[in-house]
Amino acid sequence: MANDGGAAARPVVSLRSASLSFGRRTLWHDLDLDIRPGEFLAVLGPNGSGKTSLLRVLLGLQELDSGRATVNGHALHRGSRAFGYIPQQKSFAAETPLRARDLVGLGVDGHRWGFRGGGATYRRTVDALLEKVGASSYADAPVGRLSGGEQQRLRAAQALATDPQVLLCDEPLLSLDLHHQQAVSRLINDQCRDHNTAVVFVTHEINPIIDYVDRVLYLAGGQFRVGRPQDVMTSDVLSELYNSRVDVIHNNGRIVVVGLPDATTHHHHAEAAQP
Ligand SMILES: Nc1ncnc2c1ncn2[C@@H]1O[C@H](COP(=O)(O)OP(=O)(O)OP(=O)(O)O)[C@@H](O)[C@H]1O
Repeated sequence: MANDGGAAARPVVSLRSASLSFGRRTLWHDLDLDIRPGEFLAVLGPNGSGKTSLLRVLLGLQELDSGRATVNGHALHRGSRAFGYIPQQKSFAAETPLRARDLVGLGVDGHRWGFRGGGATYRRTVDALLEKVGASSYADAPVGRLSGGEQQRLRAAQALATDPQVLLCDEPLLSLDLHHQQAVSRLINDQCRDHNTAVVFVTHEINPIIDYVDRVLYLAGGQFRVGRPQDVMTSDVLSELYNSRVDVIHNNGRIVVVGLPDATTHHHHAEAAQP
C-alpha cells in the first residue's frame, strides 16, 4: 500500500518554476515539485504532454527553458549515478552481441572500467535479478532474439541492479502481459519501499500501479496538477485540465476515465494559448 511519500525527508529531486517549451508550444510551465526518498510518483497525461521530456530533464539530457532542477541540492547533470532509468521500449537489433544476463550485468558493474562479469557475488546478483523478473529461462539467449516484453523485463532488472536513489521509468509495463505487469510493478514498488528509492513512473494506465502510487503528476494542455491520486483523478480536475467534460469513475479500486478528448485537438488548444 502507498505510504505518505516520506513527507518529512529532504527531497532528492526538486523542480522550481520549471518550464519547457518547443517552438511556440509550452509543455509545462511554473512546475514546482519535490520528490522525496521512498516516494512513488506516477506521471500521467496524453500523448505529447511532456512526460518523457520531464524524464529527459531529470537525466540532464534536456535543458529547462526557465526555472531550476536539482538532485540532492545540486544542479542536474548528464550521467548522474543518482538515477536509474528504464527507457521507453525500443527493440534491440537482432544481431546485438549481448546475452540477457550480460545486459542485467551491465547494471551491476557497468560503471566500472576493466574486467567485468567475474566473481560469485556478481553471478548471484545477476541470477537473482533475472529470477525476479521471470527471465531465468532465457538468461543465456541473445537479447536481439527476445520478444519485446522479454527485453523489457531485462531493462527493468538492469535498472534495479544499479540500486539508484531515483528510478525513472518510461512506460515500463508496455508490451508486458498481465502477469508480468504485476511482477514488474511489484518489483519497482519493493525497490521504492525497501531501498527508499524515489520512483517516477510514466504511464498511460494508472490501474496496474494504483496500490503503490503516493502522488500523481498529471500533465495536459500545457498545465499540470500534482497531488494524491484521489485528489487529482477526479472529474472536476481532469475536466479543468482538458478544458472539456471528462468523467472519472472509481470502481472496485480501479479508476476509469471516460470522455478523454483527442490529444491532437488538445495540442492545438495549447498552441493557441501561446502569445
Ligand atoms: N527535442 C525536441 N525538439 C522539438 N520537439 C520536441 C523535442 N522533444 C520532444 N518534443 C515534442 O514535445 C512533445 C512532448 O514529447 P514527449 O515525448 O515528452 O511526450 P510524452 O508525454 O512522453 O508523449 P507519449 O505519451 O506519446 O510518449 C512532443 O510533441 C514532441 O514532439
